[in-house]
Amino acid sequence: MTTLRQAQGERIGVIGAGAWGTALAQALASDGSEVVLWAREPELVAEINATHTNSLFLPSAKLAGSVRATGDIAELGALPALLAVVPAQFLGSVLAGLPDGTRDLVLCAKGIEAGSGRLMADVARDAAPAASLAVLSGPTFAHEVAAGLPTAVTLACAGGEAQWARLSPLIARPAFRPYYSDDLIGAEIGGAVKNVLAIACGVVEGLQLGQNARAALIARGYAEMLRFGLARGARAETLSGLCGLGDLVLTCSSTSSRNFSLGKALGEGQSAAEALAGKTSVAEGAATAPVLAELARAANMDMPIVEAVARLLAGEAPARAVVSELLARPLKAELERKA
Ligand SMILES: NC(=O)c1ccc[n+]([C@@H]2O[C@H](COP(=O)([O-])OP(=O)(O)OC[C@H]3O[C@@H](n4cnc5c(N)ncnc54)[C@H](O)[C@@H]3O)[C@@H](O)[C@H]2O)c1
Ligand SMILES: O=P(O)(O)OC[C@H](O)CO
Repeated sequence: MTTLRQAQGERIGVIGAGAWGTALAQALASDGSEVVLWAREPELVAEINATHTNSLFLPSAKLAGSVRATGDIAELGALPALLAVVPAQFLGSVLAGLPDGTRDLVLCAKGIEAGSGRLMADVARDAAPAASLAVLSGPTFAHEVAAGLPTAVTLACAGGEAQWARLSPLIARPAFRPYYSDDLIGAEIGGAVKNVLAIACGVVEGLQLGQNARAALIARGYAEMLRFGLARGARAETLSGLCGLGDLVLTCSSTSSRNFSLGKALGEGQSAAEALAGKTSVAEGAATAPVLAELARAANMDMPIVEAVARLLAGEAPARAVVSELLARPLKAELERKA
């Protein structure tokens, strides 16, 4: 039955039925394409197939009938292209359940693996060695994408233009517009670092420090993203694009961002444990901040905003004290000094 359906039209699968996986499945299905969506939660598989809703992770969305959910990840093994949309900390364990194969694997999580410090492409290279990797990232609130509102993303293809030629027709839709890149590292670092900076901007909101402070944080946060990215081999133009600055501006401006909302709660005096208690949704910056701060320290790199977020999340100091420490740092030149 499954084989027959796939032979008839299913060419793309989505791994992970959180808010983003569900929204991407809906965007892909918006032209009638058949999409297979793997959900970890059996009750969600049943709900999506019966009522075309996802009350757990994206209650606002009504899904097309051509989105079919499955709880068996092996079913996706025969598809030529898969989008991996589980949170960063689970990517390795989830991909381990996928039969290995020569397919396009598009990485959509925004984070760095705790413990190993690996970017998602490094995790995927180990877990799915035969796959051709790509990274999809950009300013993309899931509920807007699911509602069909216009959205643009970076689609960075390790396989260059040949892979883009395979993937772009599968992914592009009238309201969902990918832009080509071959800079996977830049696309990954933009998304991972902006989540940490969004927490910082939320703190500014929670402490009611004003719009000037928020704009300063975005600009100085971007300088940290650039510093880290360039040291890792990312291109500056990638980081100034959709997946870097574009996403940073989005997530630093709205309580629709879970990372921004987490920071706001911290600024209002909650601990990280209190702010995250009982949440089924993920704020990736909470897991990425400590490992990013550690990577920066190990490289002797100055990332004071990231460091401040990591300290705050660890409960090392209250929000107002962390901000005071940031402001008390020695004055310095705005531009990086060339070596
Ligand atoms: N939501 C958005 O607007 C959005 C947009 C762009 C990118 N992203 C990124 O997409 C990724 C997924 O986020 P989301 O918003 O879809 O998640 P979500 O917060 O909506 O849902 C949490 C997800 O985690 C999964 N999960 C929980 N425990 C797990 C485990 N032990 N093993 C495997 N999976 C587990 C759940 O099944 C669910 O799919 C994140 O990296 C996020 O940064 C999200
Ligand atoms: O809700 P957030 O903070 O995970 O942000 C969602 C997306 O990454 C925005 O592009």
